[in-house]
Amino acid sequence: MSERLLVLLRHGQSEWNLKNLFTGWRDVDLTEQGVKEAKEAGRKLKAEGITFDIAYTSALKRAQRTLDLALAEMGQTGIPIIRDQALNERDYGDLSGLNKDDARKKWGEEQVHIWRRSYDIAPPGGESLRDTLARTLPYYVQEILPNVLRGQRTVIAAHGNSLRALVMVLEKLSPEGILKREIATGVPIIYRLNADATVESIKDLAA
Ligand SMILES: O=C(O)[C@@H](CO)OP(=O)(O)O
Repeated sequence: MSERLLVLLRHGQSEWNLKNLFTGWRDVDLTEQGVKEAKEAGRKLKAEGITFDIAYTSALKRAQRTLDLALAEMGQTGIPIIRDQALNERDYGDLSGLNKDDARKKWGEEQVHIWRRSYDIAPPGGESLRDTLARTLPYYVQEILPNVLRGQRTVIAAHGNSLRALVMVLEKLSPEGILKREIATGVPIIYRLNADATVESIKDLAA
């Protein structure tokens, strides 16, 4: 029986993660630490004996570089890589580029927390998590899942909130449940799926 393997990988630390800025669709690079995390993710996956047939990533370079670095550590640079903006980070709208502490001073702790972690309240000019899910989920169901179900071992390298949207669906979390779920940079989450696309097992490769 072929394996129905799906690995989710959030990009390594980005320059704006380090500077504590809202990032969203801004195309910033990895820090040195982020490069290390991406390579470490590849080493961990290799140590698990995992190989991939296909990879998906966003249109943003922090996720693309994370994928490239991880695949290089695994000796897997030859596999097809599909890039699509459906997997981009949640668009932070007018908050993009602002410092998260400055935003708290300006709008208050509670309002900023609502923008960052509520399910359906969008930051000004940006997307809520529900809006993000409305583009990542159809892409997952139509483009990615059919490949996983026919045995293509798959990795998705993407972002905190675009992956949170997928985790919500995979792990059947409520809007309240997903808000508490933080996805660490550079830590692969390994899912094995049943034939009906439900999750058979989850393994989080946090150190
Ligand atoms: O700035 C962003 O785009 C995201 C991910 O880094 O931040 P947050 O954790 O606030 O959703």
